[in-house]
Order: sequence, then C-alpha cells, then structure tokens
Amino acid sequence: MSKFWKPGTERPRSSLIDDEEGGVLFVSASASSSGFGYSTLERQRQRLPVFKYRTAILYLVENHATTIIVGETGSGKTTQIPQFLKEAGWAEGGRIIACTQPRRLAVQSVSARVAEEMGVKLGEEVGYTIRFEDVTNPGVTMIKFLTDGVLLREMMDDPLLTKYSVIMVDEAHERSISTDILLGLLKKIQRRRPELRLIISSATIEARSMSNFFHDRKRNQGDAANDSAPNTVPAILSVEGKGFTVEIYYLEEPCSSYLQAAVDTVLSIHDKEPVGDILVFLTGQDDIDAAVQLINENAQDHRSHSSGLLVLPLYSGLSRSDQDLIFAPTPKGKRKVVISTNIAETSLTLDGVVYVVDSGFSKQRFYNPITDIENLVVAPISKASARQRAGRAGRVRPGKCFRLYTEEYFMKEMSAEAIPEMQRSNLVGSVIQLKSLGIDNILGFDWPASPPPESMVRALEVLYSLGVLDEDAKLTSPTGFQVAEIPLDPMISKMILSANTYECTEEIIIIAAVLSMQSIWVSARGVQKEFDEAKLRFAAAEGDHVTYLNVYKGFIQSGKSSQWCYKNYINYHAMKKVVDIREQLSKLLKRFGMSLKSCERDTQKLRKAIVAGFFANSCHLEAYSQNGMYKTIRHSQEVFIHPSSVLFRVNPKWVIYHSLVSTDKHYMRNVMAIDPDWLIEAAPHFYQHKRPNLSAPF
Ligand SMILES: Nc1ncnc2c1ncn2[C@@H]1O[C@H](COP(=O)(O)OP(=O)(O)OP(=O)(O)O)[C@@H](O)[C@H]1O
Repeated sequence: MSKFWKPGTERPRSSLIDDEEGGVLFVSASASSSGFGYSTLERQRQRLPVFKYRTAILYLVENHATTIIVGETGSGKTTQIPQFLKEAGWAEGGRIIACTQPRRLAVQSVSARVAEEMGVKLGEEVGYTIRFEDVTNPGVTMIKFLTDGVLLREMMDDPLLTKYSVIMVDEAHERSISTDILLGLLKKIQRRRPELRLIISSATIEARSMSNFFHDRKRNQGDAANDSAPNTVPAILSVEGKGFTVEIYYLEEPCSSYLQAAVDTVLSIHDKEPVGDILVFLTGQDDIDAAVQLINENAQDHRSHSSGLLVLPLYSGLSRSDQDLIFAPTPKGKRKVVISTNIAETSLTLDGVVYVVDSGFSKQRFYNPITDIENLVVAPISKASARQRAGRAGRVRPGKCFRLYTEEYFMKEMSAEAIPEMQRSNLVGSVIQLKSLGIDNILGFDWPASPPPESMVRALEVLYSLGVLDEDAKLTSPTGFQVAEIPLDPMISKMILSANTYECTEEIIIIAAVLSMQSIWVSARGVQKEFDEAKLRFAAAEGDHVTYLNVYKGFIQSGKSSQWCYKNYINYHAMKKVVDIREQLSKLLKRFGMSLKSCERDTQKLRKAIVAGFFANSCHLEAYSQNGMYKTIRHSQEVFIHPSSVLFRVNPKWVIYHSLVSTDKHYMRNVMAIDPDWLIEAAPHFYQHKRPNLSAPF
C-alpha cells in the first residue's frame, strides 16, 4: 500500500479513532436516518458551530442587502441558515426562502435533511425543485432548495424573483456557469428590489472579491437618504468552529496510478482502521467502475481481508434507487465504500463516512472556442475542492482524509481555486438564457469573472445559425423564444421545434428525452459480448437516434418492465426518466400550440428534423482513411465514431453527432447517417459560403 504521512507526526498512527462509538456525539448510521426523535435532532442542530451565530446572521441579513458567510464544511450553513430565517419570519406572508446548490443530488439530500429536522413532510413546508422534478407545494412551501440553473429558469416567468424574500447562493466557490450568471443577475435584481436579501455562502470562498462584486457604490449614495433601505455594503461573517476533527494524511511519495492507489488505500483502511464508511473521490464512471471491480475482486481473492465491504459507485445519472443505497444505513457488520465523482464534493452528508480518500483529480470541462470542441478532461483539483472533499468526513464523528498526493504538491502546486466554469465552457446555453431575460448587451454584462470574448462570439454565431438570434442579436420570434423556453440544449430544442415542420414531433420528443440522459445503457464491464448482442436487437441502420426509438418502443411494449430492461442491458431508471421527460416536452409543445404528430416509418423526415438542430455537427469520412477517421465540416477536426455507437465500424460517409468526448482521440457520441443535401436544406445560411462539394470533403 502507498505510504501516508500525517504532517506534524513522524509516521501515521495506525488508529486514531478508538472506541468512542458509545459517546454522546456519535450517531449510529441507522439511528440518524430513520426514527430519530425530533428532540435528538434539535440537540444536534444546537451543537453545530453556526448555531452560535444565529443572532448575528439574522441581524446582518436584516440590515444588509448582501451577507457573505464563510464557515468550515459541516458547520451547518446549508441546513441551518434557511431554518433560522424561517423562524425569524422571512417566510411569512407567502414569501419563500430559497437556497441554491450547484448539484441536483445536494438539493435532494439537503432538503430531505431539513424537512426531517423540522419534522415536516418533504414537499410541504420544505421542498425542492430540480430540472423536471418539482417537489414543492405552492402556498405551503416556505424553504425551497433548488439548483442554481432552475432558479435562472424561474426568472423567465418572474424576472425579479418576487416570491423570494431571501436567496442563499450556497457553495458559491464552485463558480459553475449558472452560479456566475445568477450572481450577475441577482446584483441587477437587488437594484429593483431593495427588500430582497442575498446570502452568499461557502467554506472556501474568497469573501473579499465577492464582497467587491456586490458592493454597489452608486446605489449606496442614492439610498443614503432612505433610512429603511438596507446597507448595500455587503457584510462578511466568518463562522468559526468545526464539526469534528479530520486528520489529513498525504502520500510520502507521488503515486503513478491514483486508481490503484485508491484501491490499495481502501483495502488498507478496511484492514487496519476501526469501523466507519469510506468515501473515495475518483473522476468518472470509467475509473469508478474499474475501482469497484478491483475492490470486489480483491474481496474474493482475500476473503479474510476485504470481505464485509459493500462497494457502491456514485455518479450523476444514477437511478434514484441506486442513489438511495448510498444514503441508506450501512448493514450491520459491513463497511460501505462509496466511490464517487465530485458530485459528492459539496453539501452532502453521508452519515456513516469516517474516511475520505481523495485522488486529487476530477473531470473538468475545457472548451476551445477556436476548434469549438468542449472536452471533459481529467485534471488536478484545486485546494478549495480538496478541502471540500476532506469536509465530507468529520460531519457526525471525527474522520481521516487520505490524499493521494504529497503535502508538498498540495502546498506548492495545487491552485487555490478552480478556474470559473464560465471561462472554460461552451456558452451557447448561457447566452440564450441571458437573451431570454432581456440582457441584450451580453459582452457588457456584469460578470463575477468575464468569459473569453471568443467563446461569446462563437456562441452568438451558433445561435444565429440556428435561427434563434436575428441580425441584431435579438431573440427571433417565435423560434428564439421557444428554444429558450425548452429546458434543454438549444440544438436539441431547435430539433424539437423543427419536428413540427417535418411532422414527427411524436418521435422527436422521445429522442430529445434520451439525448438529455447521460446514457440509457447500463455499464457492460465484463459482459461486452452479451451487451453488444443486446444492442444489436435494437440497432437501426440510420444510427443511434433511431435505435433509441426502437428501445423506447420495446420498453413501452414490455409494460415498462424492469425485467425487460435488465435482460437488454438497459437502465430501467433512465428509461422511466425518459418517459417522464417525454411527457413534459409534450405538454410544452401543446403550450406552443403544436400537436404531436408521428411520421410513422418515414425516418427521413425524422432525420431531417434532427439535422435541423445539429447541422453544425456534421462530418465526412475521410476517403483515404483506413481507420474510420472523419473530419468535421466546420473546423476540419479529426474525429471518430465512439465504440458505443451502433454505427461504430459501419462508418457511413456523412454523419452528424450529438456530442464529442475526448480521450486519446475525439469521439463522436450519438451518431446518425445523413444525406449531405439535408445540411443545405436545414441551414443554407450556414453552408452557403462554403457550399459543400457533396461528393468530396471540403
Ligand atoms: N443527512 C444527514 N445525516 C446526519 N447528519 C447530517 C445530515 N445532514 C447534515 N447533518 C449534520 O449537519 C451538519 C451540517 O451540515 P450542513 O450541510 O448544514 O453544513 P455546511 O456548513 O453547509 O457544510 P458544507 O459546506 O460541507 O456544505 C453536518 O456536519 C452533520 O453533522
């Protein structure tokens, strides 16, 4: 096993947590999730560091338009502050206290915890909203957790967010695109609604720069005469105090494979350390599945060492029931090992977790506006992330964090904060969102960190080519407004609207629903042959999109059977979600005055509608290529069909794709064969100036 070193000691002690399980502060996993009495929870609340700051927080929120709260992970910011506000009357008169999170999983789990603490049913006084899932009760819900993306969407109907009295933007250090847009818009809203209060909270935020951003000097002068207006100079509150100690260990020497080091560390913890679950941070589904397999194999090889481990993967797109397993009490005599992407990095409390293993890496988005390719790349995390990861231990008892890198690396090389997502992403979705909120001068928008102008220009270009923006860069009517209203990627939205013209809305909304899932197939590690055979049963010569229609049809004909899914290597929960999203899209189309029409077996109509959304992602097979190399029409980038596509090795001459993933090469996912004439039919403006010589690549 890799050797760890704990700063300030000579060698890591083998056991730092002794038999304190009987102590008052320990909460057994089973006790906290069910049947816990209200008063016990109340006592737990009162022990959190944030509790001592209750009066100070309420005072600052009362008197300042913006309050920035910095407090250690686990100090109680997310779960307690909304409750303090409610108790102080901020939810009276039908007003709502909102708390945003960058991730859906955090929204769901934190709202469940707060409902439990308040002794109410989730969806009543305490509720949550994530995309395609609204668990609130209008008129009853007082505290609402939601993703920052959903709050942005709400602005389309209610630009000043009038139903909210306080908006808490939690985990603001993450600087997701939606958080940044939200911060910029909230600053604008404050000018129109002085009674609105903002709280910006995080364990690792640079409070000073956030305060500068919200300090509206012009407004302060204007309001000086008005005694009742809140102070527009943001208040900064630092919540001192931690939950439980988390001892940090570093590797003595750098490791060559973080995956192997993570597996070794888990096995060693299981061998040497007292009870307590383990949370491991890896980067993506691939290495997580590999780690699960390696640990389980090891458990079979050395029964005495690793039996008793319950190893569970955690990544976005996991079904609700698989998610529930993560939060469920650990069975007696078992040690749970949750192997996760960074979705478990913030706001989550997995109450059995004592040990955290941090690989030091995550998958991050990097966009190149010149090539227009957005890659998900495995890259080193920042110190802020490392602290968040360590903070997943020590929440209900003391913990340990094993960092799979050296202390020197942490101190000297790790960057303090991640680059804001805004500065390394494709901005098509963000631009349309701002446009739909009436922000015309996007380049002049007050961003917490300005995005690169090239990315902005590229986004404007794409939206113009989709017919979403006109020559004055305003949303077109109705297309632009309708595309903005559909809560999906603008290319998918345009495809849906075009289906009305091609009379295939019935089929297209199914395809749109599938494309908005990460994957509808289950992972086929170790059973590749069976998996490929299962896939062949649905495969359509036209490509993945039509294949999805076959899968959907089969699922419905099976009576939405989970058994049927299991037999066919299809993710049952993803399919249930597809049914749900399809239903919501059908309602949306009705609202636009469009009825559902089927093209029956005429897949040409269907494919033309898809091309109308994705014409910019067209590629041509290189004539000389022996290895299935394509070139994109827009930038002559070399790309290949992903092995998961039904067109892998089929290699039609012309294709369009839904997205690119890059590992050793750029791979196209969700690929469909097309006739190049359709490109010009769909987007003459786009292809005119480089009118393709349709018999040869250009
Ligand atoms: N589901 C849960 N089960 C048990 N205890 C919980 C749960 N959720 C929260 N807690 C307790 O409440 C504490 C505070 O959690 P909270 O999420 O409010 O902290 P936070 O300051 O927002 O942390 P972070 O910055 O990590 O999100 C946790 O440390 C833990 O002790």
